Amino acid sequence: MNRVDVVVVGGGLAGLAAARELVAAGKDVVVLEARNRVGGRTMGGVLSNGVPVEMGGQWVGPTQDVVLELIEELGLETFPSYDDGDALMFVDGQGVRHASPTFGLPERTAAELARLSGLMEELATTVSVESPWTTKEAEELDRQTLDGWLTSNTDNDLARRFFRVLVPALFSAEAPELSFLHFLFYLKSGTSLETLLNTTGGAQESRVVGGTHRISEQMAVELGDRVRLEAVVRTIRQDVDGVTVEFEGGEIACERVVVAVPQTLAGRIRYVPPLPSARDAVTQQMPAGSVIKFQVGYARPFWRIEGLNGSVLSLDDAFNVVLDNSPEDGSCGVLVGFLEGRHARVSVDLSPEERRELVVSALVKFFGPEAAQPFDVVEQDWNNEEFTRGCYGGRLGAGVWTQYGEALSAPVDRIHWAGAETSTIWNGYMDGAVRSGRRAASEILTHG
Ligand SMILES: Cc1cc2nc3c(=O)[nH]c(=O)nc-3n(C[C@H](O)[C@H](O)[C@H](O)COP(=O)(O)OP(=O)(O)OC[C@H]3O[C@@H](n4cnc5c(N)ncnc54)[C@H](O)[C@@H]3O)c2cc1C
Repeated sequence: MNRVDVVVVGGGLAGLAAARELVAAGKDVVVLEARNRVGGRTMGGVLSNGVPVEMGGQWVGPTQDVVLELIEELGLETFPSYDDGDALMFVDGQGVRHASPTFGLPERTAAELARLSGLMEELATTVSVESPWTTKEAEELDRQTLDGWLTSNTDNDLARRFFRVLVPALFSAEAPELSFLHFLFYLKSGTSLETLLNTTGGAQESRVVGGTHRISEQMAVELGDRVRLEAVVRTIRQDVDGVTVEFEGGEIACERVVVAVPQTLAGRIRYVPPLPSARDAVTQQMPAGSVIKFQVGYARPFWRIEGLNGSVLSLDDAFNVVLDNSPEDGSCGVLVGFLEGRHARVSVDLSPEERRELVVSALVKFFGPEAAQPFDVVEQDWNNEEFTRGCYGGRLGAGVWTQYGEALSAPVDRIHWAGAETSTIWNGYMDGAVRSGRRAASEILTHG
């Protein structure tokens, strides 16, 4: 049997970042990746005119310093997302153009949203991102769902509806599915609500030339034949002498292992001896959200001529979040949008043609008749992916942080945990994935 220092399970950003650090420190490493490609939740797609589009994670922005530095180090480039002009808000059948943080909502609702966001930000400052369960008032914050908190803290229906659309846009899950503590943790982990939501100055500020999957591909090129594709890990056995990782096609012995897969999938691996019950519970209690992502290609970015930046938020429609995703040179128009949370769950039962009709008719409503003639519509349903099983990432429901949080990234003897969901900074994002891989690598390196 082969023997190496470290086996990394999962060739997404977290696993590859861990492997890269370990190799740089002189360790003998193998990465076992289940798919026939690296990159996991980042994935390249292409429209019928040859323009590359991102089918998974795509934007990077300020304070995501680690992934931004990595992109540069790997010789890749970023370009700004298109953000010139007005955005659109649809509510109760009315479309409103706006260029303000009030989202074009009526003054009273806008003031209420500002009050609620302020309260959330204030509470988020009290959260410990390193150990949310130690936050003052952790029990109280974790006892409530985000939806429960909204219900208790505002009687403004429109403000509640706004957040009930915004939350799936951030988590691909619904407000009742999230612990309020988890929501506050996520705000602080991603700097602030404003940073999470904004294009310019926020998490949607920039894109990677050619697509974000290139970050993983570049790391895999560096790692060479240390990366093995189509190697589905099934069992991890450990004892005092070391670890044996069994995968479809073989087994490898090692000193330590990094498991860098989404939590629910980590729970589908067999561990011998079994994981401590709290660590296993984490794999059961951190489900991913639901999202189907669409890239819709047009001959030209016609909305720009009208002075629109392509951003839409609709409180009325299933396809309710849209942004301009045209190539940097504007040689064609691309709109990216999502079916998220319950809308994604319902839409999986439609045929691809019916989903296309749903998406295109929403775009016609938002942008007018020219939107009826896309030259291509591509979609990616992340829940149907065997080695992802939902996106954008894992979330914690009420009571989970305070009961099981400590087990999320604490090593279990020779097993170390990575993945975007284990990061304290930019949890759930590409930046967080890279940080988590580096953290797992440094845990191993401190053991010598
Ligand atoms: C539609 C969508 C939009 C997003 N938008 C953004 C965005 O704009 N900005 C942003 O920063 N983030 C975004 N994200 C989130 C971001 O893509 C993820 O946080 C990040 O890519 C996760 O990386 P990871 O390495 O932790 O996990 P993954 O990418 O899930 O990697 C895990 C790897 O493990 C492999 N694997 C699973 N099981 C096994 C097994 N048993 N054996 C071997 N290998 C296994 C998988 O195939 C996969 O390659 C988005 C995600 C999606 C899906």
